[in-house]
Amino acid sequence: MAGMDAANFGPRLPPFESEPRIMLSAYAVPEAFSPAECDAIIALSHEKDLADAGLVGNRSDHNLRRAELAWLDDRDGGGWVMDRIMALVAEANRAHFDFALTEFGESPQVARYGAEREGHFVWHSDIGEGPLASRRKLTLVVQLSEAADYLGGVLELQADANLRPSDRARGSAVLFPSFVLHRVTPVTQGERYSLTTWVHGPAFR
Ligand SMILES: O=C(O)CCC(=O)C(=O)O
Ligand SMILES: [Fe+2]
Repeated sequence: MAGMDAANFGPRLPPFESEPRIMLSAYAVPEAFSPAECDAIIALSHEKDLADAGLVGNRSDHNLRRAELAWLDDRDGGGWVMDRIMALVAEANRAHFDFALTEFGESPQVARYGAEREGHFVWHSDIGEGPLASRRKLTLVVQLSEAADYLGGVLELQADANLRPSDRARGSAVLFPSFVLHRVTPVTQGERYSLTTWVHGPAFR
């Protein structure tokens, strides 16, 4: 049969390097948002009081996560952010992941990690229990703060044997499969804001 190698069981594939489209590693987008847009997203988050992440979903363990959260669906005038996120996800999925994705089932989330209580998030996967968290497939995180405005607060990913820090540049985005382990190291000076969105879909296969 055309394309089949008689000595093997499957079709003959090109070398791995020539097929960079399908990857389980992270995908970085420099300058996904402008500094003015980052400011606008932070301002949106402060239209109402931020919520304490430790209290969300009755999880009160501040040792796991110490941050304050805002959900953009709960703020007026955030529609343009979702439009931009959808375009970013479409491009990343076309260029890199090729996942079956069906919806944005959860609101984009702005998180603030402040030095006053060493804001952080320990190693975790974003896949959890329940109808939404169990269907998370892609996670997108945007750096909203100027890198010089805080110390610590590094978003680290462990997609393979190596631990990789994400780009700290303001406005840069990183997308990764939601099962990939990641953490935010404690902020020891200043404050860091991030924007996180999840994309949902059917089971991996
Ligand atoms: O703030 C970040 O950089 C990551 C946030 C995160 O991992 C999450 O909300 O699940
Ligand atoms: Fe996460």
